[in-house]
Amino acid sequence: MAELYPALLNLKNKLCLVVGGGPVAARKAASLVAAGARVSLVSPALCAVLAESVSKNEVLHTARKFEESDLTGVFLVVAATDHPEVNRMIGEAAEANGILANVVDAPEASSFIVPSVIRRGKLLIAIATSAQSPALSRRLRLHLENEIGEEYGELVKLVGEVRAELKDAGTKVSEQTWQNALDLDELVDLLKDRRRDEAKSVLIQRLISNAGGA
Ligand SMILES: C[C@@]1(CC(=O)O)c2cc3[nH]c(cc4nc(cc5[nH]c(cc(n2)[C@H]1CCC(=O)O)[C@@](C)(CC(=O)O)[C@@H]5CCC(=O)O)C(CC(=O)O)=C4CCC(=O)O)c(CCC(=O)O)c3CC(=O)O
Ligand SMILES: NC(=O)C1=CN([C@@H]2O[C@H](COP(=O)(O)OP(=O)(O)OC[C@H]3O[C@@H](n4cnc5c(N)ncnc54)[C@H](O)[C@@H]3O)[C@@H](O)[C@H]2O)C=CC1
Repeated sequence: MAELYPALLNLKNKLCLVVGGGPVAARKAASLVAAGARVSLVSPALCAVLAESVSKNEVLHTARKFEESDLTGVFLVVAATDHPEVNRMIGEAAEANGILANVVDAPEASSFIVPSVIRRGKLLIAIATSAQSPALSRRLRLHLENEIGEEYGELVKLVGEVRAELKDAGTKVSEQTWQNALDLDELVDLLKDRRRDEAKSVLIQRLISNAGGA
């Protein structure tokens, strides 16, 4: 099988459909809501978590079985019923209509799969096993969560700020200078100690003194 192509989708205000009302549908619906999508969900029954999302108007619920017309106007669909043949049929109908589809029990019938995710502010780390072992993706996420603390979110903010300031000042920084200046251990330790100003000046100093050079 060819490699999967990693991409981060901008789902703001996009219509996304979840089919099914169990815990798996609930997990996928929650991440779609968090991404700013308009989420509709079709299922005869709802688990408690989904019932709450519906009562909060985060998810628009239609209480019946899936019908093909539910795909009209949809950007992305998650097929998460407990009927493999229904899920597969949704995947095929989506494919025929150019709609992105995640079929939760059939990676080979999906146009995308969902990774385990670690977020620290604007930093996003996605972990996947190309569908070999979701349990391993989860385990690796838990392992990496211990290594990557909240200060990494601060780090992204700080470096983004410095990058924008240098850009505004018209200062060009080479790829190699960036790599040499980004001493993760040092910057992360400073941020952990809440010495943000120091971290910022250390970084700027390195970028400017090496600007243009190695
Ligand atoms: C292909 C994929 C499609 C997709 O859903 O996008 C898929 C498919 C399937 N999952 C199954 C089972 C489980 N899934 C989980 C958990 C997660 N599954 C997620 C993603 C993916 N699951 C995609 C591949 C990602 C990759 O490449 O690794 C995560 C990462 C993200 C998320 O869902 O949000 C989330 C962890 C989030 C976190 O905590 O970090 C657990 C573990 C648990 O819940 O503890 C189990 C039980 C243990 C096990 O089986 O490993 C089954 C068998 C169903 C059955 O037996 O009936 C299938 C079907 C099949 O494999 O054929
Ligand atoms: N990708 C993943 O991460 C995982 C996938 N799975 C797979 O996901 C499937 C769903 O898991 P759960 O949420 O635990 O199942 P569940 O059995 O709790 O929920 C299934 C839901 O689908 C609804 N449903 C059934 N037929 C329908 C139809 N024709 N149209 C609309 N909705 C319909 C039911 O009313 C129910 O709400 C499992 O069968 C399993 O194979 C399981 C674990 C993880």
